[in-house]
Amino acid sequence: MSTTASAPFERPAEFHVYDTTLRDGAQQEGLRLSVADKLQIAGLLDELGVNYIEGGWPGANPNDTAFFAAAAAGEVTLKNATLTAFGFTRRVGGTAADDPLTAALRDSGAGVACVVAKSHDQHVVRALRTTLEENLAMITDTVSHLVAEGQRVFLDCEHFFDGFRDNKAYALEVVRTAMDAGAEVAVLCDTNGGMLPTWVGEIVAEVAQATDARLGIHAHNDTGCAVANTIAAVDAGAMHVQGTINGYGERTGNADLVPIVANLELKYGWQLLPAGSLAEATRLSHAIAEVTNVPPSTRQPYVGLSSFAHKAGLHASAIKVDPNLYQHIDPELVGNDMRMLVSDMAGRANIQIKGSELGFDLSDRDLAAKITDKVKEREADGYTYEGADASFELLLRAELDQLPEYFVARSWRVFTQSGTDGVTDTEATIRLEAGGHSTRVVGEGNGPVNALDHALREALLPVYPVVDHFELSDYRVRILDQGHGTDATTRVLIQTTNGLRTWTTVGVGQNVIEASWEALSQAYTYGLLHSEVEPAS
Ligand SMILES: CC(=O)SCCNC(=O)CCNC(=O)[C@H](O)C(C)(C)COP(=O)(O)OP(=O)(O)OC[C@H]1O[C@@H](n2cnc3c(N)ncnc32)[C@H](O)[C@@H]1OP(=O)(O)O
Ligand SMILES: CC(=O)C(=O)O
Repeated sequence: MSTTASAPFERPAEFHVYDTTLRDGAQQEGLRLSVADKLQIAGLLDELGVNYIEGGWPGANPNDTAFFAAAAAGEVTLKNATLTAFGFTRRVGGTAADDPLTAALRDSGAGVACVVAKSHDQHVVRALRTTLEENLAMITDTVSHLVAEGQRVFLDCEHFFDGFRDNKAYALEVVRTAMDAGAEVAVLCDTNGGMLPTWVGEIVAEVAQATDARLGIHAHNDTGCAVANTIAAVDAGAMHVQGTINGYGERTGNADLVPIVANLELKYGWQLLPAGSLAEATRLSHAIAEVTNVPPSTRQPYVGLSSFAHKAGLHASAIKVDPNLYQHIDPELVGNDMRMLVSDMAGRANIQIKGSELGFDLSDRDLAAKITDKVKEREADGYTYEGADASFELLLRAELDQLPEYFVARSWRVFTQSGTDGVTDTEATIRLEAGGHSTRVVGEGNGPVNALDHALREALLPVYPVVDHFELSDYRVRILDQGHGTDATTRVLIQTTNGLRTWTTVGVGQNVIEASWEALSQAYTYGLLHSEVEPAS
């Protein structure tokens, strides 16, 4: 673990954490944010404590224009952040004062305008189809107009790194022109995301030497180096970092802002967010993922579900001595948790730690070894416990002779019939004993698992009314021995919720309904166990 401060130099007196989730993040394929989504995310970003929130591009589309109007009308209150509006330099041959998109920036109500300008000579000539001089005039005119109108301005230098390699003098001229016109920061953009950290470091250092500009960095992740490139730029003198939550963005995304900030706070020892905010990062990153409706990657640095999950037996045995032996930071610093996984890669230590998390004393080496062997044996048969904690607890309790018997299923049968009207009906019949009574219940459903679920619920309700709150929230089937066709072994994972707790159980069988029944009956058993219901005798 290396949470100690080891910055190569002091934190710059002024440092900006600039979030562009609502603008560049929204350029991600498949991501669509309504005005209400944007307002909600802006509130969450402000809670994280970033300094600037780029809200979008006013005037470019009705949604972004409406977002700035709503923000100006007080529909979101920012305590920490300054709202920033994004736009480009005035059109070729026009004037900033008469340019409708410059007007939209100016009238957006945002305290800061972030203006994107071409800084690669080839883009000026080929994409903008104008002269290098006119591009500089567009920068001067736009920046000075907005500054004169009372707005602070940052300049995003588009394609800066590629431009610097192609025509260094011109790229530097763009930076100087922006500064002379009154821009506060020249943000060097790796627009195509093709840079590597050493290249970024060298170029940022050269720009810092050649100009007196305050520099920022905006990196895309096409080489998988966006966060590293950002840190390299900071090491070379950048005092402004741009990124998005969860790395959303065009193509492969932008630099993920949380690891950038966490690295600078926890590795360099720089305070960037308000005290205590970093410990909210996991919650806020997941809350934003809820709004974007993009499932968060479990392997995201710092905030992922798996960021501090330990599967290998060797890791667990050392973690038993000290968790920090296999963790680079204390997960609590970013609001995350250590998790112990149980699988065929487990050793005794995984089982002991997991058991103790569940409240069981497995310090007896032989007992822990016996349960470890059982887990490995079951995993070899196709079960998986790392994603089915509830089934692991039931296995553990069975081995410890601590599994209450809530019901005994004597038999079940499923019958599916397709009618001439094209409607398929499914009926499940279950015979079971619970609370000293034998019952036979028929359930109907739109498929075999649904019918079995209805039948089991009906059979248990008179004895255990609490099952009325159980609801199947997810059902996943996986073929284990691919190539076997329809006689392959299948694994079924069922997720159940009672509104307060969610649990996952696993079943395995050559018959998918048999596997489903196993997972389903375990789901009810686990739910009853944790509803603190006594088994009816
Ligand atoms: C690197 C980045 O991610 S920057 C952010 C990119 N984001 C977006 O493009 C999303 C929002 N964009 C839009 O809604 C539209 O593109 C608009 C409203 C900005 C412009 O739309 P249109 O007027 O229809 O133009 P279109 O998108 O086809 O082309 C862009 C025009 O801007 C010009 N342009 C490009 N960059 C700049 C710049 N920095 N300054 C001024 N003009 C520019 C182009 O040369 C082109 O000019 P043309 O109309 O004479 O051909
Ligand atoms: C400005 C911007 O988004 C880019 O250059 O990538």
